[in-house]
Amino acid sequence: MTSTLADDLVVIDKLNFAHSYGAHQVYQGLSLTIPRGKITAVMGPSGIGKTTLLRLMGGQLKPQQGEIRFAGQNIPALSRSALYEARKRMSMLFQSGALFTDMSVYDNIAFPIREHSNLPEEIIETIVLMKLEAVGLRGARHLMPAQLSGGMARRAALARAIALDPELIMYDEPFAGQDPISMGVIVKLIKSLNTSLGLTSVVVTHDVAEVLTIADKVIIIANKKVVAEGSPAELQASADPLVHQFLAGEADGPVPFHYQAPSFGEEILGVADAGGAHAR
Ligand SMILES: Nc1ncnc2c1ncn2[C@@H]1O[C@H](COP(=O)(O)OP(=O)(O)OP(=O)(O)O)[C@@H](O)[C@H]1O
Repeated sequence: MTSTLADDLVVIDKLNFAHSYGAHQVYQGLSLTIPRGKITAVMGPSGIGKTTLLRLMGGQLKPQQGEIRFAGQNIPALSRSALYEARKRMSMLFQSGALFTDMSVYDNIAFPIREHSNLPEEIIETIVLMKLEAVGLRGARHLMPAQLSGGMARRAALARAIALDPELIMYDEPFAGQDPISMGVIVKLIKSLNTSLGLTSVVVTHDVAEVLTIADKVIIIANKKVVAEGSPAELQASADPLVHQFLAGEADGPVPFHYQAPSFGEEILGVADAGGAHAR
């Protein structure tokens, strides 16, 4: 089914991006859509530009060409004040998105609400407790970040990320460094928050098996653009060897394990044609 504008919260069209003039081109003609109210997983080899994509969507980076429409507004073309307003409707949870170490869990969640509103403290308290309840940490509100386990810290950061009721939440490697139980908890939380808060979620991850259990849509990026997209079932049924390599987590395939090099025999023995093909 082709999606219409109304179904999609984010529409990226023919995007070209390099970090600076003359630098390596990260994207060339990237087009994709993020369906509203759903969970979209973005996968691809390391260094392909997944974090960069989230920064482009958040307006922290500007493409050289192309559009990034968020709820109909072209993010790269917005004025500073319009971008500030648009950003309040999005939230990003980066792996490094640490909590403020000198504030309690409660104050960490209250911080963005105090920054962006004039709400009285009683209302802020209700909101903070609701957000902490949603991630199962209401009882941990008086703790300092140093007293939390890694998994609890990730959940507290998640509570802070939803403090302002965003429409879009972008997760960068949310499962990285988590033990299997915490990972399972975070997978469930992403799903339950998406449903209960009516969020649109984008999850950048290498943890294929985990994300496939909750993703409505999967986008695979390689070679500077989208190379495959569809539901987990559609991609699992795909005959494309590249899709298969990603989903099966195979080290070698259309994306080679070895960086391009002369054959091993040639290099070790100094023999010009010792090993046949290059690049493997
Ligand atoms: N600030 C920057 N300036 C210049 N180049 C950068 C900058 N940030 C990232 N890059 C480069 O842009 C490319 C994309 O990086 P990015 O971090 O978005 O990839 P990624 O797909 O998220 O990687 P990983 O899966 O390993 O986290 C890489 O080649 C990286 O070296």
